[in-house]
This record gives sequence, structure tokens and C-alpha cells, in this order.
Amino acid sequence: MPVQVRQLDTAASDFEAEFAKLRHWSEEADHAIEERVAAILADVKTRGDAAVLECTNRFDGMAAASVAALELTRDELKAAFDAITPAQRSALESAARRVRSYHERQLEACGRSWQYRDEDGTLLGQKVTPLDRVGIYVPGGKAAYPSSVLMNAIPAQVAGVGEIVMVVPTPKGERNALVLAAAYVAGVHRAFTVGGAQAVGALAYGTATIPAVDKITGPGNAYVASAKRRVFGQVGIDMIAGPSEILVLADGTTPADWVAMDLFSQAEHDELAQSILLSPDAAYLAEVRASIDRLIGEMPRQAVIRASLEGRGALILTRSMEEACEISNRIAPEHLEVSSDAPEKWEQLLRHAGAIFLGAFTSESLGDYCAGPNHVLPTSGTARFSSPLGVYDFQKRSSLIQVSEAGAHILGPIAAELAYGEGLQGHARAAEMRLSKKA
Ligand SMILES: NC(=O)c1ccc[n+]([C@@H]2O[C@H](COP(=O)([O-])OP(=O)(O)OC[C@H]3O[C@@H](n4cnc5c(N)ncnc54)[C@H](O)[C@@H]3O)[C@@H](O)[C@H]2O)c1
Ligand SMILES: N[C@H](CO)Cc1c[nH]c[nH+]1
Ligand SMILES: [Zn+2]
Repeated sequence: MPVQVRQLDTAASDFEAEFAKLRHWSEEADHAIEERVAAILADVKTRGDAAVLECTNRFDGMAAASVAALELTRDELKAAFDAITPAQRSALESAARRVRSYHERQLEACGRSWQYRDEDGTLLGQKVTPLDRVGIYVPGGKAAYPSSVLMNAIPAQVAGVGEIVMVVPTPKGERNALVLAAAYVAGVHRAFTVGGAQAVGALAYGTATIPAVDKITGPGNAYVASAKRRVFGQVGIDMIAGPSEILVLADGTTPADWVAMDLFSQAEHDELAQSILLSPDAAYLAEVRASIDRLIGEMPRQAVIRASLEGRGALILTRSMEEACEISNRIAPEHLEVSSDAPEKWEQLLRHAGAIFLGAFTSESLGDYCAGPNHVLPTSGTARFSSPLGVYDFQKRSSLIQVSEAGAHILGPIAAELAYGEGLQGHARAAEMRLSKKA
């Protein structure tokens, strides 16, 4: 049966209405989920380990006797690493090396302290420090994501975080050897087989067994997203990541099968994932449609892919590549492939995207695993104002100010004038006292 992916045409009179429907992403709170998450968090806050244990046994079909029994030891992580195949070990290590090297450059480029002195000797600067302890959430309900272990733990490590605590659900007690091995490779300090809102609550409030952290990062389902939103303030969070998205801008020079498979690659994550192709070449869109219909039968996750493409996917005919870039900027996708033989030309017109993949050989899937940049990216148009997970998410900044005696004579009158204007005498007098010699 052909996949009923909708087709839009920017020259059609109903384009704006159809485009609005396509972009509409209702993350309207599901009341049942919101209520359950609120109850789980309150329970974890008051009863700690007992609540975490009950929820884990109930929601993940486990039969653990204590939260301590859910901790994975460093020896267990190493045993998993030793047990996977040499090919898996080599792939994990190569991916980890590339991700580390990319994030080390990020640290050099924007993660270091800096300072300077005014002419009067006053020192000003910014001190960058790593977070003391972070929690990384690794999803594990419907699928296992060793790549997400690397993408969360490695930037934390590069930033110099003191302790990295990983949580990952293991439904029915089935531990994924690659996830454990990735935790070993990435240098996770402690790991617990706990997931969902109870894991987020445990990391935010701390229990007798699971330590409270300063920030929680990592993607997850609606329970995890809701819990992260609710504990924000008690702890930091990275972002609320929604379903995966890919937008391909194609000038018609990439084999149609390649682009069809790239659309599948994000559609297969989730029925709610969004895959969109934009091209000014109508014949090319028809070719990709034919590839989709021919290749879908080969895909083990074809039901998910079909649901995603039919529910939220689209092929969009544009008047030009310039117009395709404009539309892409309006969508601000998580992943943006520029499938063209002149990708640099179009890249200059692109402003909003979590990650931009240039040229026919750069499949988005390479970025998901091993190119080096992070795969935890802003979704649902939030690339307009936010950035990929990075070393900077595991650091914080303190301003440094050391005013010299000469500097106090310059700054004091300015501060005092403004403080009197605000009616704050204490501020003004504290500045003015520094105008006289220290006794
Ligand atoms: N953006 C990214 O980088 C990225 C990477 C990997 C995965 N993902 C996404 O993360 C999500 C992972 O979702 P998942 O479900 O597979 O795993 P998950 O780990 O996010 O959620 C599983 C947990 O949900 C909780 N849960 C499930 N049903 C529940 C219920 N009825 N009541 C209370 N709690 C319940 C359980 O505690 C369970 O442990 C997917 O949408 C996937 O596409 C995103
Ligand atoms: N594409 C996902 C983020 O949207 C990340 C991922 C993990 N494994 C495969 N893909
Ligand atoms: Zn992916």
C-alpha cells in the first residue's frame, strides 16, 4: 500500500493554511500523565527509596528488593564491555573518541575562564566551573540508546563534572549490554536501572541511595519530559526534547533512495516524529515518493515509519531553493540536511536548526552516532532560541570583580548617583565609603 505522505505546494492558494497544520505540534499536557507524574514526584520526595522501588517494580515490571539492588557497579559495566563483540567495542570506542574530540574543541572555544584589567587596575572576568554532580537520563522504555549515553556523559566529563550519575530503565529487568558498555567507555561514575518520573524525582530530591544532583540532562518520553519540567528550579535541566525531526532541503542531485531512507531514519523513532522534504524539483519529489513506497516494505519498523510519515510528514514543492531555505527557517528543525551539490551556498541562508548536515554524503544518522557533534538537540521549533547539548550545559559561570582603590573612586560616584535614584541609601553609602582612605 502506498504511503500517504501529504504534498504541499508553496504556489498553491491554500499553502499557508496547510503549512500551519503541518507545523502544529500540540504538546498540550495530557492530564492523565501530568497527574500521575505530579503524584510520583510527590511520593519520591516524601518516601524516597520506597517510592522509587515501588514505581520501578510497577512501571518497569521489575521485582527488585531494594534501590541498592538497582545500582549497576563499575564491575558490571566493565563486564558488559568485555562481553560485547569486538566489532561493537570498536564502534563504541571510535564513536566515543570522536564525540570526545569534538567536545574538547568546544571546551577550548567557549568553555574557559577569562579576565582583563581596566587602566586603573580593576580586574573583571568570568570564572567557569564545572557542575559538581549531574544526572543523565538515558531512555530505555521502548528501545535502548547506547549512543545517548555517550552524548550525555562525554560532554559532562569533558567539562570536568565531579560525579556523573546515570539512570536508565530496564523493563522486565532486561539490561542492554551496549548501554552498560557505553557507560563504562564514557566514564559514568554511578548508574541505576531506574527510569521515568521516579528516576527524575530521585535525582532532583535525592533518596537514601540515589544522590541528589545539580542538573538533569537527556531525552525521554512524556513522563520524563513532564517530570523534568516540574523539577526545574530545584535542579537545572538541559531542555525538553520532543519527538525527533528531520527536514531535507534537496536540489535533486542526491539519489532519491538516499533521501527516502534519511526521512525513514527519523520517522522510525516514533509515530510522532516529523520528516519533511523540500525541493523546487517536482519530478524529484515524485522520485522520492516512489522510493518511499518501494523501500518501506523492507523496513522492520515500517508501522512506525508509516504512521509518522502519514501523520506528520510532508513533501513540499517550492518555487526555488531560496524559498526552501526560508521555509526551513520558519520550521527551525532539529536536524536539517542540505542535500545539494552546492551545500555551502544554501547554508549561508539557514539560521535556525539544531544541527545542519551538508552534502549528499552527510546522512543525519552519522550525526546520531559518531560524527562528533551532540545528538541531543532542540526540537519543535526551539532551535530558534536554543542549542545542542554541549560542554557549556555542564558548566556555570561566575563573574569576577576586583576593584582597585583608584577604580573605587571612578565607580563610587556613578554607583551612588544611581543608587540614590533608586532610593537605596545603603547601596549609595557603601560605594561612597570607598571614596575615603581605608583606616
Ligand atoms: N532527542 C534525542 O536525542 C533522543 C534520543 C533517544 C531517544 N529519544 C526519544 O526518547 C523517548 C524514549 O521513550 P521511551 O518510552 O522509550 O523510554 P523512557 O526511558 O523515556 O521512558 C520509560 C519510562 O516511562 C515510564 N512510564 C511508561 N509508562 C508509564 C505509565 N503508564 N505510568 C508511569 N510511568 C510510565 C516508566 O517509568 C519507564 O521506565 C522516545 O520518544 C525517543 O524517540 C530522543
Ligand atoms: N535521532 C535521535 C535524536 O533525535 C538520536 C538517536 C539515537 N539513536 C538514534 N538516533
Ligand atoms: Zn535518530
